[in-house]
Amino acid sequence: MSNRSREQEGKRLLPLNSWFSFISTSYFDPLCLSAPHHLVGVVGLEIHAQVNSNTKLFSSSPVCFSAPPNSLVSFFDASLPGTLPVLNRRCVEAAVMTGLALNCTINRKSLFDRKHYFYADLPAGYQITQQRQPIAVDGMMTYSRLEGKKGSQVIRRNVRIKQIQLEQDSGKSLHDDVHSQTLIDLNRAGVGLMELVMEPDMSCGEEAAAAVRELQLILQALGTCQGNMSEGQLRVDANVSVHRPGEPLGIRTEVKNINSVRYLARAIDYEIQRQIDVLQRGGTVQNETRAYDSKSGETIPMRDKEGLQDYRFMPEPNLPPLIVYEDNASLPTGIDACQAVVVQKIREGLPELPSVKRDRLVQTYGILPEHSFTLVNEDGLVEFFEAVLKATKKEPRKVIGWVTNELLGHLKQKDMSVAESPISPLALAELLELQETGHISSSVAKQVFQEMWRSSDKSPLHIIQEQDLGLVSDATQLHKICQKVVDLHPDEVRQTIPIIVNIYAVKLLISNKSYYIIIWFI
Ligand SMILES: Nc1ncnc2c1ncn2[C@@H]1O[C@H](COP(=O)(O)OP(=O)(O)OP(=O)(O)O)[C@@H](O)[C@H]1O
Ligand SMILES: [Mg+2]
Ligand SMILES: [Mg+2]
Repeated sequence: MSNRSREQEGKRLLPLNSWFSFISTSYFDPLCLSAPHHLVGVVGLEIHAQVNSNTKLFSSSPVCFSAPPNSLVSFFDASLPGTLPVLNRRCVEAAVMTGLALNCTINRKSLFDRKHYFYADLPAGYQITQQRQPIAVDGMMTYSRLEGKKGSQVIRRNVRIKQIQLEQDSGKSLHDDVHSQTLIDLNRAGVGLMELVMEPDMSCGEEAAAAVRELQLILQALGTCQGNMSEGQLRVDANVSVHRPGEPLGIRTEVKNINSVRYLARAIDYEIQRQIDVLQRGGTVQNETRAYDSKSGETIPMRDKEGLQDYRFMPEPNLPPLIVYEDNASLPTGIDACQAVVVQKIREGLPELPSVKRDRLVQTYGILPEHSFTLVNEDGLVEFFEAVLKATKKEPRKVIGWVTNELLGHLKQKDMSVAESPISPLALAELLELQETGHISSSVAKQVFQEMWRSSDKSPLHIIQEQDLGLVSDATQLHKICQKVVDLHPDEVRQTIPIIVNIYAVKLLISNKSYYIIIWFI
C-alpha cells in the first residue's frame, strides 16, 4: 500500500468500470544529538525503488515515465480475467544485485503473496508482493555524514536492511478539479519495485537524508534503479517515533510519499519535535499515517490508518516459488544457465560502489575526503576528474579545485550535468598544462576558463594567443619591455636616484625554474 500516491486521498474516485475512460547538505542538526533521559528520535525507512527495466514486473508492457496516459497497459496490467503473470528476469537480477551490494543474504527460494486492498488504481484488488519470504534479507549499509565547521569530518554510520522485496507498483489517480472527477492512468500499474525496509537505526532527519542519498548513489552505480526522486523512481516513507534511550521504542507514525531528500530531513525533524511536544504535554502519539506539507513544513494526519488495515495476505497461486542458484555448478540438470538467475554471476558483475570509490580517490590522489564526496555525488564527475589527470602532469591536489569549484560551480549555476559541460576534460587539461609550464599565470588561467566556457569551440591556446594573455619568458624581450618603461618615465627615474628601487619584479620562467629580475635605478 505504501507505494501509492495518496496525496488526494478521499476525493471522489471514478467507478471501477471507468478505468479506461481516461484513455487520453550538511548542516548541523541538533536533533541528531542525544542526552540521557531526554526524548530522542528513532527513524526507520521504507523505500520503494523502481527497478530500471524496459518492461513491467509481470508483463511485457514498456516502462516509460512520460508516455500518454493508459498507453502502456497490457491486459494483465488491467487485470482482465484469464491473464497470468510472467516474471521478468531482469527485475529479479536487479533485486539480487541490490541485495548483494547491501550485504544481504539472498534467499535461494522466495515467495510471492497477494496483499489485498480496494483502490481504484489497483484493478485486481490486490498487489503482488513478497510478504512471507522476500528475495533478500539481513543486510547492512554504511553511509557517511560530513560534520565539523567546514564539513571536513567524516562520520560513518550503519543502517541494517531488514529485507528487500519485489512487488508491483499501482496505477495513478489523477484528480481533475475542474470537472470534479478522478481519472485513472494505469501506465505505472505493474511496474517492478524493490521495497527496501530499513531497521529503525537512524535518529534524525539528517541521518535519514544521508542514508537515502547513499542508497541513491549505490542504486545508480548498480544501474538497478535510476533513483530520480522527482519522477517517483525512489519514494521514501519515514517511520518516526521518540523514546528515552534504554527504554522500549515508542509508537511510530509513518510519513508517506516524500519526494526529495531535503523534504525528508525536514519532515522527520518536524515529526520528532511534534511527538516530543505531544508527550511533554502529557498526550500520547497515535499510530497513524501522515503526509508532509512542503509549504507549511508540517506533517498532517492522512485519512487512512494503515495500522488498522487487514490486508488478507495469501500466497499468489499463479506464481511458483522463485528459485535462484548460487553458481552454475548448483544448477539442476536440464536447466538452461541463460534462463536461470545465478548469484555468483551477478556478484562478479558488481561495479565499484560509492564508498569504495571515495576511499580509492582519497588514497590514490591524496585529495581531501570532502572532495571525494563532491566527486562521487555528481554523476560523471569522477570520470571527468580522472580524464583530466591522465592528460596533465599537474598534481591531483591542484586539479581537484578546478573540477569541484570552477567546473562544478559553472555547471550548477546553469543547472547542467557533467555530460553537458562545454569544457571537455582534455580542454581543461590543456589549460592546466599551460599554467603548469608557466605560459600563463593562475589568474589568467581563470580568465581563459571563463572564455572557454563561453566559446567551447576555442582551445585554451587559441584564446591565449587571440587575447595576448601569455607570460613573457624571453629575457631579451623582457629587457626591451623594461627599458621602454624606463625610457617613457624619465622624471620618475630621476626622482628615485640615488635611492635604489625595485620597480618591477618580473617573474621569469625558464625551463620550469623561477628567476626574478630586479631592475635597479641609479
Ligand atoms: N518504533 C519505531 N520507530 C520508528 N520506526 C519504526 C519503529 N518500528 C518499526 N519501524 C520502522 O517501520 C518500518 C516498518 O516497515 P514494514 O514494511 O515492515 O511494515 P509496515 O509499515 O507496517 O508495512 P507497509 O509496507 O504496508 O507500509 C521499518 O522501516 C521499521 O524500521
Ligand atoms: Mg510502512
Ligand atoms: Mg513496508
